[in-house]
Amino acid sequence: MDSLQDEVKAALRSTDRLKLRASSDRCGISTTTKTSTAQLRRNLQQWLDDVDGLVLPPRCSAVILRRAFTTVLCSSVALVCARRDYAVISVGTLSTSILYWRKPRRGSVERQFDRLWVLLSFLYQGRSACRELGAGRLATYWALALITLGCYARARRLGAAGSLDASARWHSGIHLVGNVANAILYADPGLDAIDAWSRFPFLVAYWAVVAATYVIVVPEDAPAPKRPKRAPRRSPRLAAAMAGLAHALAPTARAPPRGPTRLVVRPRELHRCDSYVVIDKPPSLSMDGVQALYPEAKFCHQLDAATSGCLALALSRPAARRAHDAFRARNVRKTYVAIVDGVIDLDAFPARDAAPCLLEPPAPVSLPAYAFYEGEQKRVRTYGAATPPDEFLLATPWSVAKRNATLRAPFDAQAAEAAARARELHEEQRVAASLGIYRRGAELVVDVPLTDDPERFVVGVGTGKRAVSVFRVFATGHLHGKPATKVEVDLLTGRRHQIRAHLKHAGHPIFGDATYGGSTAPRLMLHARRLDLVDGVAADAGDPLELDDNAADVIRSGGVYVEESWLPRDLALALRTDALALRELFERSGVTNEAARPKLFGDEDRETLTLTKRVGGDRAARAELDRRLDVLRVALGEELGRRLSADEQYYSVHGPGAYLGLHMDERHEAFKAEGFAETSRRSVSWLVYLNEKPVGGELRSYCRESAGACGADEGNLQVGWLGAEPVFLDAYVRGADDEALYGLYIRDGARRYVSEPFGADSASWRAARGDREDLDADAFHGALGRMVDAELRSAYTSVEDRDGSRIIDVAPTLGTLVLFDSAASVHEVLPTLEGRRVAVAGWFHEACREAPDWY
Ligand SMILES: O=C(O)CCC(=O)C(=O)O
Ligand SMILES: [Fe+2]
Repeated sequence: MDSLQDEVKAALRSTDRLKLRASSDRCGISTTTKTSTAQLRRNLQQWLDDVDGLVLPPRCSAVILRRAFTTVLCSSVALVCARRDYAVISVGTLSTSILYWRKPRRGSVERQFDRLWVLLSFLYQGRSACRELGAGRLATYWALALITLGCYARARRLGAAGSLDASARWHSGIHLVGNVANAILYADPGLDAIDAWSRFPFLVAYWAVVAATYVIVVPEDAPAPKRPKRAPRRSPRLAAAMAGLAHALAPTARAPPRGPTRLVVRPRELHRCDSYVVIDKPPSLSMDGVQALYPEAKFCHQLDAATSGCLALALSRPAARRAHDAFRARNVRKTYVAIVDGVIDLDAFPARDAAPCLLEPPAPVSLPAYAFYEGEQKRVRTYGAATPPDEFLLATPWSVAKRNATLRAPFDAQAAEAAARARELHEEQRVAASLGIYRRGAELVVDVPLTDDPERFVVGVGTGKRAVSVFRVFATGHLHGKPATKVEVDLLTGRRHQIRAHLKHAGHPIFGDATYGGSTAPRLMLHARRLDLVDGVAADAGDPLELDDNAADVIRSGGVYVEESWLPRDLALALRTDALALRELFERSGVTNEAARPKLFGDEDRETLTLTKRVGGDRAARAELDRRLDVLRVALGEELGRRLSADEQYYSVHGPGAYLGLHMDERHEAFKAEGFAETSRRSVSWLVYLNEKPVGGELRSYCRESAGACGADEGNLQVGWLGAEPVFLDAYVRGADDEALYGLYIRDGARRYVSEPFGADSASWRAARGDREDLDADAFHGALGRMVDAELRSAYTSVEDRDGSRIIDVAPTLGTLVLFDSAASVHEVLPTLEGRRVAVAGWFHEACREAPDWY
């Protein structure tokens, strides 16, 4: 079967421009329609030169480094054990390997040098082995040495054939087997150079480090644990050293192939027959990687390295031809799923039939004030009239109310807002129409040509090739705390990057798609779910992309759960009207629950009104809100395993410029001033926003990815992080005289304490906090950090530390619900820019930890 190199060579021999272009595509060389034939040839020749000489591509560096590491250890141990000759050989061999890697051109001086060194050291070792080893050991040594040579020969052959991943695997075999052979030589008890006293530690140390290399450095190809309880046991120094070495080794002459490639992954086969195999390509397996795994197969089509899912390979030339013909004739059906930024609002796009007339905007339709008045009457009738104003409203027809300016003012305002929104929507639709984006039933059609440039594909109306994608909204929710939509995609044409570019064009780039401005995600959230090829070949790769729309999961892991339109519009508006009507009862309010820091009340502070049964106003609307909150509280409590009660609720109004500084909603009782200790504490913070128009005033939260459940553990509150592990403060560690001491711990299956127990009066705690009796947040957390065991201290950060956190901003739009853990989330409210920012918010409480019996 032809390798990719043979295909490139054939393309170079021919004068067919299309062939040259196709080969360039397959080699991952970016081209444009303007790239000349000569340039195509030059690029391909360059590729061939590089690949011909390239034995170890940089993407294989991780695996080889792991193996090469044994060589480094081997030489250090030899040095420690006074075998300087072997130490020199080991170091020399490693640098040879590195040279070989960096200057892989055939016939280069470096290569000759490599060969010479390896040959000489091999002869030296062989000679030593013959002199120093007994018969049995000598035979084993030579057997392993020959296997090492075999690995080398095989790595070379595979490298030359273009199977670079496989070549790298065999190369790592050189290090592995070669070092075992060396171990047999070094560990011979008959060696004079090793004193009797050093022999034993030498052996133990050697095997310990070799074993540790394979245990500590978790193999990259090992299946990742579902939810790692803690970060892999990789010493940070080791990781840093390896990363540094990998960086130093990366070839400088040629950019590494796009996207990381892992060795090993043998993809799931979804379909196999005599003519085709359809695989479920994992994300990050490049086309090169697939080719190495299926050297005889021909690609029927391409997937970007970062895209996962159905990829069809033809097992014979006629089958490949049939598939290509079918693709060209658009007889192939490809369905993708993707998760995109933001919530796709189909109404923001014009219906296809309506599109042409949108060029000249007709007058937008909006509701008159009386419609809102009647809507309000209907609402009161539904919820029941609880107050005199409600009864008055029911008894007063619009024909009377419209004559009273004060009465009709709020309804006029609503009508004006609705008209503004209608105009805005119309404008959005008009813009979308000119961008070639239409709604067709429940589908969004993007019919915009794509022009390619060397870096990325840009849409260009009137230029490029026609490209049509059809998107269906599957689900809306959140991903990493950000609003997200899951879409299903049908491709009517198959241009490169079509889905990614079209979604970006529609204003909803794909999560994880840095090239097209998508939000960060661990992978590109694009998956080729289904493929209906020719000859009845069909495959379904399932759907691995999930929105994280489970509120309990988001709260538990320290995120911010956001649900737009949680509250129906009319109820949200009723609450807004209620809050504004109760304005005289509001009071200035800055950050609460801070024991020592002075509250900074000023003109720019927000105003709040604590809602109790005694507060008048629109009780019916608030009762309806409570009913919905109760349903939420019970469901959340069950999923979180917390017994939640509804204890606090308030309205807040922020005028222009008002903001709320950075704070936590709940802190450990050890930090609270006298009198703050209660029987219950804030557990889940909830907010519902009541702003129809944009007002600024985003809620900004600083979140960390948490490996375990955060916030609290067995009633002990979280006070910090050790990497991704929440750290809890236990205030009831039993001292020798039954006194309650403090202790910091992480949850590692069982509790693992990461500090010595310390008492309020212990010398260590006094030393950590200095002379101060009342500590502010920074001093308290600083002192706590100093109590963490010395070797872990550098990895500790306070729960209130924002470094390394992810920022999540939530716009306070009408009806949006926000939930987060009160003890784990650091947040602030940005200044309101215009109008009034109105919210109703509160906390679900849970009981504080009770003192133990012995206390
Ligand atoms: O109004 C908001 O968005 C947040 C309010 C808040 O953080 C609080 O009251 O603790
Ligand atoms: Fe807060």
